[in-house]
Amino acid sequence: EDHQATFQEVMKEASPFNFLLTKVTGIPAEFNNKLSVHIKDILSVEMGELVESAQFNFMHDIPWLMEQYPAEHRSKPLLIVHGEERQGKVTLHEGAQNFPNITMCQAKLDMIYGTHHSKMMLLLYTNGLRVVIHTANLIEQDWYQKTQGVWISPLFPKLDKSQMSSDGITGDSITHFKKDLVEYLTMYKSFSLLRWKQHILQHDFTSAKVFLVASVPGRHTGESKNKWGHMKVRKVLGKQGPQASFVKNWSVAGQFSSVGSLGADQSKYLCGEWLQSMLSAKGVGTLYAAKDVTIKTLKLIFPSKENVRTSLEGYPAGASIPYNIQNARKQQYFHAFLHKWKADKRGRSRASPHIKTYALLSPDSKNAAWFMVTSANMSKAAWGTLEKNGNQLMIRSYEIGVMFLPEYFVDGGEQFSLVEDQSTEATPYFPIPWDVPLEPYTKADRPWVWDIPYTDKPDSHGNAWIPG
Ligand SMILES: O=C(O)c1ccc(Nc2c(-c3ccccc3O)nc3ccccn23)cc1C(=O)O
Repeated sequence: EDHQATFQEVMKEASPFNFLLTKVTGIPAEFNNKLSVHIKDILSVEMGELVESAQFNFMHDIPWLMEQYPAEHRSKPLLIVHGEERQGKVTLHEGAQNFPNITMCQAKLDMIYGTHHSKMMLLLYTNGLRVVIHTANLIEQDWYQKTQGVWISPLFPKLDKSQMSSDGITGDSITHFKKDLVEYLTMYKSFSLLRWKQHILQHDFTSAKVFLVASVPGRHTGESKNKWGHMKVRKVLGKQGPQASFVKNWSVAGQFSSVGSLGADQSKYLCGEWLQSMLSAKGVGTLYAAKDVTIKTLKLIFPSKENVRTSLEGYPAGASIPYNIQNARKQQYFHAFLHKWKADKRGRSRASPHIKTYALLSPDSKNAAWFMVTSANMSKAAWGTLEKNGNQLMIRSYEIGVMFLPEYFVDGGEQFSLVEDQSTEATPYFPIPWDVPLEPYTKADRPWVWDIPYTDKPDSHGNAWIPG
């Protein structure tokens, strides 16, 4: 349909998962009318009358961001939560100096090479509070021609005083989303976030059906070891995930836009640690021995050089896919698991992916036992790495995402259907961004690497790629 769907229509259609993609300039209108939003839609007065907001991100173009708020909201208090230091911090503050309503919060980055990667909006309205967890930087190019993911919470109404309790958390959901979000904010140890912690405590989060999966920098031990990163995933799946017997031969799909150094061979981190968490389930033994993992068990989706070259942006899309040749050379085994970016169903095969998503897929790829959208790429810095004989989880960056488990959306639900016309009441359709079945790299395909030149074939704008 070519009519411009109103935001209310989009949100109605998005229920109950509220998982949308950002609008893409240059694709047929129908693909921007279906489960798609622009930042101006998220910040629009249709969402509620804003009192104040907070914008957590890695990159903020403040003048551009202010333009995305409706005029009547541009004077409302805005907290910018960032990880900039030194010159980056100076530049950021310069962008904010003309806006008296802006307060800055610098997230402490105690672990070297860490980033403040979390992308989240906290929106306080006169009639409630909304949380938006997404994957796009607050810069124009991230909302122009890329595939980005957005989870928009239901409107959480204010608790009335009688429901408030002095200790503990009232108004939480069975997924403990509120408690986990409060704990995440507490880890910043920031006065300006104390205010937002209070706002959250005063609202009713019982309608939150997703699990929070977040990372905070540090060396986490004891109970805290399972609160963050891939160990949070291991805990949630082990206690509330699918039955192990049900997902015996299912595969983990990982889709991301950057890759860190994963180690000399797959059995150490990728399959020995990270995958073991993603394959966790209720009951015993879905864990595969790391050495037995094949492309059947682990399917990774990462843009190929051709994906970037033929994308709407051309090679410049690769400036947001910082996989360096030094790491690529060291982990050729990783490339055996790779699949192309393909999203014909959503009209986004040429909209370079900046979204990060993970799922557990049935052998025929027609169903998923869980789905996750997050800021976390495929890196130790983001997901954490076990140390001290597995007693400590070391994480370098702040990350945040949400996980969808079927039984929290449908009583007794065991799986989502990924094929719209094969969905049922018991197996609801989940709008994943990429096409299934996944398409493996051909022998000729290479993963996109951002710091080597490509002069053999011009991109969609007729240009070569010659990095700095
Ligand atoms: O989401 C993503 O895929 C993503 C991945 C990596 C990333 N880091 C990053 C950093 C950097 C700076 C400091 C310390 C570590 C770093 O990695 N420098 C650049 C420069 C260009 C693009 C990305 N850069 C940022 C994002 C993001 O868009 O948030």
